[in-house]
Amino acid sequence: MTGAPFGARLAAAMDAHGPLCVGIDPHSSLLAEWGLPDDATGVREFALRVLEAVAGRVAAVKPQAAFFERHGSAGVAVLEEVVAVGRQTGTLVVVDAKRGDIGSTMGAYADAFLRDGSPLAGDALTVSPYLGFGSLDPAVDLALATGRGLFVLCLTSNKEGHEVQHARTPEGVSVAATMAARAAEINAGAVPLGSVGLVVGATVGDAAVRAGVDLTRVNGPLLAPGVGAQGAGAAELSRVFGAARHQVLASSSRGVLRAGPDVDALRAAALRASSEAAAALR
Ligand SMILES: O=c1ccn([C@@H]2O[C@H](COP(=O)(O)O)[C@@H](O)[C@H]2O)c(=O)[nH]1
Repeated sequence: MTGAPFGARLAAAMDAHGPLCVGIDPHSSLLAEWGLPDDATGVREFALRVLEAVAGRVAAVKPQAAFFERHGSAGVAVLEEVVAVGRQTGTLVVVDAKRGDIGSTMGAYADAFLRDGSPLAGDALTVSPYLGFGSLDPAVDLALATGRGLFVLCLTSNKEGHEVQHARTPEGVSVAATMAARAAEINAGAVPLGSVGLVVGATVGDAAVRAGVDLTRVNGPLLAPGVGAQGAGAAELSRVFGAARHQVLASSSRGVLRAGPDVDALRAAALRASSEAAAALR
């Protein structure tokens, strides 16, 4: 058990540090720009440097599992270390692994990423509901039991997402709205925020309106990737989230990471992005 529920811990972290999550995405191109080798030792140096720059200064960090996994078991060991160091600093760690599978296998993913004592368990995990929201039940149950959180893909920041997320059920409800409604049911009554959040890209324009998703009813955090390198900024954050803006955790990876490898420069870039997000979402 990690103490208070994730939704409450995230709300407190955003009050204290602003609504920014810094993505830890050690792309091979960034490793090269930082003068680091494209192997697990380079990824370790990169990730620990980001933590040194931003831990205790932003609400959350989000290691992207893919960039660790591409280096095999040595990379996964680095991800474990990053999760541990991040959590020791008190900065919330959202593991962006986007897991999703049939329920019986989802139970194993939940064990890996959400069980107390698991080396890959941060404070929250991104999950994909596109095998049906109910397939996530083992993750929902374990997250709530251990004080962790989930971010369920709803309206993703990429241009292809609408093929699935805007599709309509026979009743005429969009898939995205169905996912949002299921998260809202779980979060009902939670104060200040529930622990089952949604991923809604800062790049999606009026997609929530078109898909009939009422973000204000989710009563959970909204992780908003797409800030920085994907082109979204303050104007997009205010436009996309409107009345739901107080629930938003804006996320930027390359937009901050390109300021490296200097720790002070990274920190300054993160603080600038955090202030801009705070002003947009005030
Ligand atoms: O809809 C989504 C869901 C997740 N992501 C992830 O966020 C970061 C974005 O990186 P940038 O460098 O800031 O573009 C990356 O890890 C994605 O996998 C997303 O972009 N969109």
